[in-house]
Amino acid sequence: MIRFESVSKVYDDGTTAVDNLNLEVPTGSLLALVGPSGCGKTTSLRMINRLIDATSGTITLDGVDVSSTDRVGLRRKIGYVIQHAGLFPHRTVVDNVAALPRLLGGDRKKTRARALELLELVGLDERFAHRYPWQLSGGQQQRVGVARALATDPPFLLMDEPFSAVDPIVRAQLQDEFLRLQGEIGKTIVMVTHDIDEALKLGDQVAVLRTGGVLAQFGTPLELLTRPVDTFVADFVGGARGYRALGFEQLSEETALTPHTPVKLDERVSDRGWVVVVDDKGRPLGWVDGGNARDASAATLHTTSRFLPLTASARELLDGALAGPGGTLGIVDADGVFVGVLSASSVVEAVQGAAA
Ligand SMILES: Nc1ncnc2c1ncn2[C@@H]1O[C@H](COP(=O)(O)OP(=O)(O)OP(=O)(O)O)[C@@H](O)[C@H]1O
Repeated sequence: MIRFESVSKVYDDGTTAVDNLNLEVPTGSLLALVGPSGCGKTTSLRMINRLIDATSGTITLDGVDVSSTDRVGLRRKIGYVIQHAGLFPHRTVVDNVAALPRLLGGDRKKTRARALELLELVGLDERFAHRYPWQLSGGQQQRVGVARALATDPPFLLMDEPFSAVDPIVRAQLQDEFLRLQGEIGKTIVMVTHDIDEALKLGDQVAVLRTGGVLAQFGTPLELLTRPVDTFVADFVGGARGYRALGFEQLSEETALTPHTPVKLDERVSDRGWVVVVDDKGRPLGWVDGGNARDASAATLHTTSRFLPLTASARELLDGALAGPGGTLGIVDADGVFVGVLSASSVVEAVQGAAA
């Protein structure tokens, strides 16, 4: 757990960068700090590992005040990832990752073996280990930065704009990989980003700061999207809030599906509308258009529509239904067996029912 209690930072020239900040980051969760340029995000982050000292207030890590912990001991417990990765240019990738554990007295062979494991964990195989940073793409460098921050297996991780130096496609890929990785490693993380979509995607909690380092709102992505406290937060969160909120909502397990009788491949289709085609185990293969085809065969099968479980987000379900044949989405159970269909209007009704 990371806790900020009434933390402020006033720089020597009188600039108040952070003003009376109170925050709590539960163990194993990710807090995203967002806000306009100069609102004190980086200052807040750097006060955790004491690259910057707070002027007043207390920051604790698992109950221990950081100001009473020596800086070296503190940084052993806190991994740090920055924009452009900040790798040592004259060291190979594997040496970059192994550098800190070596500095802390780790055995050469063991630290290298661990560094290779970490590189694998972030999706870089051994071919990359012996290259120099300049021989990697921006996205690959960021991965090395993450591996390096994990090298001492710290319980806490600070990330300052870790994915912003790469193009949007690589960025989305790194975010997805990072979510998967965090699912495995469960670190307690504070991440700074100026990108609200990144904050909503990666954050368990999001803190929106306003200029002057004042906390505007602290909540889950769903809370920020559905209940912004004022127009500043609403504007910052951006447009299409209601639709984007669906990405964080799920339908109740009891949501009633519309019954639908599927056919098997090579069976006759008597219905004139769209019919789901399943294999011998009841798993969907696609749809067949009963208005055009008499048989469900490989030639008449339409396979572009997704089948989703009811546990998918309301946004995925609605999108699937809107794009699905006849405005419906095929639903599967946890074993991938077809269980019924949902229309777009029934998804919307289920969401409204849950909100009421
Ligand atoms: N060493 C310093 N001395 C004086 N003022 C500073 C110093 N470092 C930062 N500031 C000021 O403190 C405020 C907060 O800066 P900080 O870097 O924390 O903001 P930020 O939200 O991370 O900004 P950005 O998104 O642009 O990186 C800004 O007004 C900045 O100009």
